[in-house]
Amino acid sequence: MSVTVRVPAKVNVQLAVGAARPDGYHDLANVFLAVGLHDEVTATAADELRVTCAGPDAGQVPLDRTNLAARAALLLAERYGRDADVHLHIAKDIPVAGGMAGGSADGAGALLACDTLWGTGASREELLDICAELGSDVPFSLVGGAALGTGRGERLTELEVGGAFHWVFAMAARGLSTPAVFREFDRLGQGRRIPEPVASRELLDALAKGDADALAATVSNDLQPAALSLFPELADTLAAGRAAGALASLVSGSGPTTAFLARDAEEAEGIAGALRASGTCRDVRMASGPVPGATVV
Ligand SMILES: C[C@](O)(CO)[C@H](O)COP(=O)(O)OP(=O)(O)OC[C@H]1O[C@@H](n2ccc(N)nc2=O)[C@H](O)[C@@H]1O
Ligand SMILES: Nc1ncnc2c1ncn2[C@@H]1O[C@H](COP(=O)(O)OP(=O)(O)OP(=O)(O)O)[C@@H](O)[C@H]1O
Repeated sequence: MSVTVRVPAKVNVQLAVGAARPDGYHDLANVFLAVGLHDEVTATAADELRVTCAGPDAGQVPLDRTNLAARAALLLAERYGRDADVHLHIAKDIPVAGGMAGGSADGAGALLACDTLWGTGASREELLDICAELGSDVPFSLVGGAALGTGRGERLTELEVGGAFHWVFAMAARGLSTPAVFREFDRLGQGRRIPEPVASRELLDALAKGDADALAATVSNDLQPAALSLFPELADTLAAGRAAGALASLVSGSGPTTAFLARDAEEAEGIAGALRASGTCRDVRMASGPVPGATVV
């Protein structure tokens, strides 16, 4: 028997980052939006834990027990006193090390797939606890839609969204390490007072109204200067998207994927074409959001 779970990528429409905490993490006001780029995780009963992966970026995905999907299966099995005897296959469409929570999606997907396959019957709260143990972005991958993440991003408040937002994503030629981007944020902020991260009221209103122009006026990412410092060529991609008429251009999370907000699907097509022609990125994809979180298919 097999269970397949589909899990979306995310874009951070606001990422406010506080000062480094004693544990090395940063407090965030992290407004997540789930968008229609998906990985699928299939769990099948097997003699022992095994991970396989297919897709254009599959070569960059670890297949050992450091894979977030394997870690999710191991944590769930440990809680329920059973073996993690499962084959996890990841059909990968979310860019790897792209700032779109690809690994987190696979962690949440594997957790829900194993829970269903094994008939564990874990509560939503238990699953969210395991997600938070796996990584700061993983709870959102389970929940999807739109949410405000506080703490290190794992404490979620779901948000109302009044309509679909249309995005274009430009994938970069190489990845960026999330810890390296946070370290660069710390380095750039040395000697400066870093304010407490707070969600923008205007931004939450724009989401609630489904108003793309208002959202474009309020999107922000405190990690963008750090991502640009480590990957200066991203400035060319951002400029190409702006020149093509994007309402807003920003780095997605810790990058290096860049995100461009369009007024509608037709304008998104135009921006995608211009970005492809600009030669400033490896690949271009369109996706709208919000979309549901991890779902058994
Ligand atoms: C940049 C974002 O993607 C925005 O959504 C997330 O904050 C990162 O989430 P993630 O990849 O799930 O990150 P984790 O696996 O929890 O942490 C990886 C590393 O990122 C840094 N990190 C992460 C989250 C956070 N609030 N503060 C941090 O400083 C830490 O160095 C940590 O060791
Ligand atoms: N299932 C997985 N898929 C991809 N990478 C994984 C997975 N499990 C572990 N990793 C490791 O995690 C690293 C970061 O990959 P990931 O695709 O999650 O980055 P990201 O999308 O930038 O994350 P985030 O947006 O949550 O910060 C990879 O370089 C890889 O070594």
